[in-house]
Amino acid sequence: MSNSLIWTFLHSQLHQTLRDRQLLPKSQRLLVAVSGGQDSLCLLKLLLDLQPKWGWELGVVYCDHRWRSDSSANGDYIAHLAQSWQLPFYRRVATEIPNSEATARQWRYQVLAEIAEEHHYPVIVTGHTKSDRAETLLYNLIRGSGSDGLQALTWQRSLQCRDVACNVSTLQPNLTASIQLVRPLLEISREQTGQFCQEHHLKIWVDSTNDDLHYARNRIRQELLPYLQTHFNPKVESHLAQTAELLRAEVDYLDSLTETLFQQIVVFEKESQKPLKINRLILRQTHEALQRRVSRKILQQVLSTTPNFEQIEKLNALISAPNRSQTDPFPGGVIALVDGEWIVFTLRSKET
Ligand SMILES: Nc1ncnc2c1ncn2[C@@H]1O[C@H](COP(=O)(O)OP(=O)(O)OP(=O)(O)O)[C@@H](O)[C@H]1O
Repeated sequence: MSNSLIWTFLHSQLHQTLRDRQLLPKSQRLLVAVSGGQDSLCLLKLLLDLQPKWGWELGVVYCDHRWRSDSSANGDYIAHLAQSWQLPFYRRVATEIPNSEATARQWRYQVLAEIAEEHHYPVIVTGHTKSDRAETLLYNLIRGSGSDGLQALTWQRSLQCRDVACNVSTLQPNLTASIQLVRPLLEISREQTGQFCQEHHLKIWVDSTNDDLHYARNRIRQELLPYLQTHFNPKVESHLAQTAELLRAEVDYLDSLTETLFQQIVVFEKESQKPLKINRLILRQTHEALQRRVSRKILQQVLSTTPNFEQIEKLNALISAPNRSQTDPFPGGVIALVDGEWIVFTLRSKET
C-alpha cells in the first residue's frame, strides 16, 4: 500500500495535541501497537504522515493472542502494511491462549514492554480514543471506582510492573522502568477514526469478538452508550471524556499533595524500607480526601498489595482513636496500633 498524503483535520488536530501536551518528543523511537482495527490503523497512518515534521523512528508491533481463528492472518496483514510503508515490524504469538480478557491484556503489555526494551523504543503508542475513554469511565463507575479510576485512560504513564505480570520469571526486574505508554488519540472519537480509514482507503481488520455481548465492554459500547445518546444526551460520549480529563488533572494535583504529605508523616523501617510508623497528629489536620489517599499509599507499601476501601477506613479510624487502639490484622498478620502521636505497624505475634 503506497503512503499517499492527504492532509486532514485529524492531522492538524494530532499535531497540535502533540505540541500542546508534549507527548512525543522529536526524533524519538516510537513503537506503535497495532491491532489492525480502525483506531490503531488511523494512529499509525497519522504518525507516519507527521513523521517528516517530527523526525520519529517508527516501529510496528502486533501481539497475537490466538483468540480468533484469523489472528495469524490479521498479523500477516499488519506485517504487509508495515513492509509497504518500510517500517520495522515485530510480532509475538502467545504460546498459551489467554483464558480471560484480563490475562490477554496482561500478556499483551508484557510483550509490548519486552519488545520495546529489546529494540530500544522508550515509548509505546496505542490507539485508545475519546470513545474508549468514555466507555472506560462508565465501566469503572459501575464497578465503584474512585476518582482514580474515573480519570479513565490518561495521556501517558510509565508501564508499571502491575501491567506486565511481575511474577513472570522471564521478565527482568526494571524492564519497564523507563518505558512510557502514550495515548495521543484521546481527543479523537471512534467515529472519526472510522471515517479517516475510509477516506484513506485503509482496510480495517474486523475483530469479531467486538460483537460478543458476553463482554461488559461490548455491552457498554453497543447498548449502553447508544441508549444514553438517544434518551439522555447525544453528546454523552464527549461529555464523559471531558469529565475523565477534568478528573485526570484533579487526580494529578491530589497525587502531588499526597506525595508531600506521605514524605512528612512516614518513618520507614531501615532494612525493608517499608513504613514503620506514621505521625497521626499531622494527618489529623488534613482533609479526609488526603487522609484516605495517603493511607492507601501507606497500606500499599505495608501490605505489598492494593488495599480495599474497608482496609483504608480501618487505618483511618486510628487517626483520632484513643491511645492503644488497634486494628484487627491485615492480610499477612500486620496490625496498626496507636502509640501517642504515632500509628505503628507491627506483626500481631509480637503483640500477643
Ligand atoms: N493485539 C494487539 N496487538 C497490538 N496492539 C494492540 C492489540 N490489541 C490492542 N492493541 C493496542 O491497544 C489499543 C486499545 O485496544 P483495545 O481497546 O482493544 O484494548 P483494551 O484491552 O480495551 O485496552 P487496554 O489494553 O488499555 O485495557 C489499540 O488501539 C492498539 O493500539
